This record gives sequence, C-alpha cells and structure tokens, in this order.
Amino acid sequence: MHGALIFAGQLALKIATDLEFDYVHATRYRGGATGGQLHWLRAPQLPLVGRCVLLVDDILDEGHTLKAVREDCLRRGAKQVLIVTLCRKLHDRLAPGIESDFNGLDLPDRYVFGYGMDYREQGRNLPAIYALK
Ligand SMILES: O=P(O)(O)OC[C@H]1O[C@H](OP(=O)(O)OP(=O)(O)O)[C@H](O)[C@@H]1O
Repeated sequence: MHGALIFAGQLALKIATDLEFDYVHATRYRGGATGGQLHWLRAPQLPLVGRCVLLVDDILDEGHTLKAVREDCLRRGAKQVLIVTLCRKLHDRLAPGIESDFNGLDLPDRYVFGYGMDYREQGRNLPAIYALK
C-alpha cells in the first residue's frame, strides 16, 4: 500500500467535505513481481465504529489486499467501506466479492509501475504509469 501515496494525496485535495486521514500498510508483493501471503505492517489507528471509510489504493490487481483491508475495517465496526482505486487490471484472477466502487483507469494484464507503484521498489516517483515488456 505504499503505492497509494501519490494518488491518495492528490485525491484528498479534491474532496471538499471534512475527513480524517489514516493509513494501513498491508503488503503481499514486498517489492517482488508476484503476490504472496498478506503481511500487515500497520493497522488503522482511528476508531472506525459507525464511520464511512473511503479505502484508497493505487491498484486493484487480484484483489486480495483490498478484500482483507475492507474486511478488517468492517470487523472494526465501519458502517460503510467504499473502495477507490487509481487503476485496476483486467484479467480473470480477481478474488470473488471484491471490486472498486470508483476506479480511474482499466489496465491490461501487465506488470505496471510508476505513479506510486514500484518495480523492485524503484520507479514509484515516476510521473506516469509504465508497463514492463
Ligand atoms: O490486488 P492485489 O493483487 O492484492 O495487489 C494490489 C496491492 O499490491 C500493491 O501493494 P504491495 O503488496 O506491492 O505493497 P506496497 O504498495 O507497499 O509495495 C498495491 O499497492 C495494492 O495494495
């Protein structure tokens, strides 16, 4: 979820209502190209009971990360969890029961980096999205 940093900051500037920031860090790629088990590095710190949560991430790929984070928010008592992603990959490996409520771009099934997303922890600061050959 490091990857959400740039998008989340830019999105926040467009939201006119009051909001509070929090972040979680759950990673299953850990700088690699293929996903594995989800590692929780930071849980949410704000109380979520009865609250509407806008869960912002850079990419919905196989969906395991956002599914687990959404379930965690609901377990903590969130009233509603909406998912917003900068991009999502089009393929048939999406975990059941997860989708973006709001999404910017649909991408082909390629390894992508830039605009927050990494290739071996590099390239997050590139100002556009690129795909490996
Ligand atoms: O839909 P999925 O297949 O679960 O993959 C999407 C997730 O993978 C990336 O995180 P990553 O595990 O690379 O952590 P990082 O952003 O901290 O590097 C990305 O930021 C999403 O959170």
